[in-house]
Amino acid sequence: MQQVNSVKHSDASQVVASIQGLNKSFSNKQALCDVELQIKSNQVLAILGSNGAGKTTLINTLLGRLKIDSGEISIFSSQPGSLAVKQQTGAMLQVASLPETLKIREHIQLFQSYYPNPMDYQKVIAYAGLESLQERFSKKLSGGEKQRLLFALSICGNPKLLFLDEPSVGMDLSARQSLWKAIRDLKNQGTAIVLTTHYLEEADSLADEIVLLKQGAIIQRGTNEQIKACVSSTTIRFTTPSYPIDFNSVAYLISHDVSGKYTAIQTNELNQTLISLLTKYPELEDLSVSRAGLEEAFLELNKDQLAQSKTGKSVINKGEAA
Ligand SMILES: Nc1ncnc2c1ncn2[C@@H]1O[C@H](COP(=O)(O)OP(=O)(O)OP(=O)(O)O)[C@@H](O)[C@H]1O
Repeated sequence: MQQVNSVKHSDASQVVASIQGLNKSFSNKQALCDVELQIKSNQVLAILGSNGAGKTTLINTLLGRLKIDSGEISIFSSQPGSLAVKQQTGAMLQVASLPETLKIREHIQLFQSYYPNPMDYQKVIAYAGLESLQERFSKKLSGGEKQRLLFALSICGNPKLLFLDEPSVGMDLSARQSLWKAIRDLKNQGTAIVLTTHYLEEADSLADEIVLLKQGAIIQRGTNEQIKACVSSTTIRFTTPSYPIDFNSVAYLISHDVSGKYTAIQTNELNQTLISLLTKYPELEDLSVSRAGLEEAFLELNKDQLAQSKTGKSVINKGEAA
């Protein structure tokens, strides 16, 4: 099993939600399998996984929208779905319908009225980048603009816990960057944020902790750097002079790929490979070295889990990250 060190949380962070032994099935399909998790203030927790991994199901159980089969969920020391939790929680979900006869301003004011301590109207508008669209009816919004409105509605209540289920889908680059800035700001003010996304650069940029779900089970957790470090390979790229490289003579080579004069080799012993390569071929040009990114780690960890599950060995890391 690949182990990841404990995630170090800032002193200011506190546990706002605790999930233990959570199981949820639909008919014969186990959507969540023994999930153990803590959600903390001043943190962005990114939940990653392929389609059908269980991300939305997990969020729906935490919102009290789905009944769980077994396990325990405590949010602000209360049950999911209770009034005390709802008043402190915001959610931007994948499936959401809005009354089309309301303007953006009216939607926001209506949502503000649901909460005892709503966020200032201008602040909501600014966070969501809706300054120029306040008098627009929601039926006239583009896909990306609708996403911005849904984000605005999710923060109307000044949430201490905010669920964002694939929030940047359909947003252009500028809207996405504004959303990221808003998420960072809210986190710095103490909000606990749970984010699901298929954009790994989004998780890489925002998350303090990443949890990787596969077939409803947590297969890995840690900081971005810890997750990336699970994949030990490094890629060395270079261009070659006219003579061919004898790859058998390169130490600790995992694989190589040659395309014309461009060569990429993978190693898990960077120094040894570089020494053996440059000793024999000192004339190599355009040499560059790159570590595995979150995308490579995501693919590798998903593959690992599949391979090991075929041998009957579990790679599920139940150790708490905090
Ligand atoms: N209401 C439901 N009835 C039956 N099966 C369901 C239901 N909701 C989810 N599932 C199944 O549970 C599994 C987890 O689904 P879930 O929507 O949580 O995945 P996800 O990780 O959010 O996927 P995606 O990235 O595609 O949004 C899937 O196999 C899905 O088909």
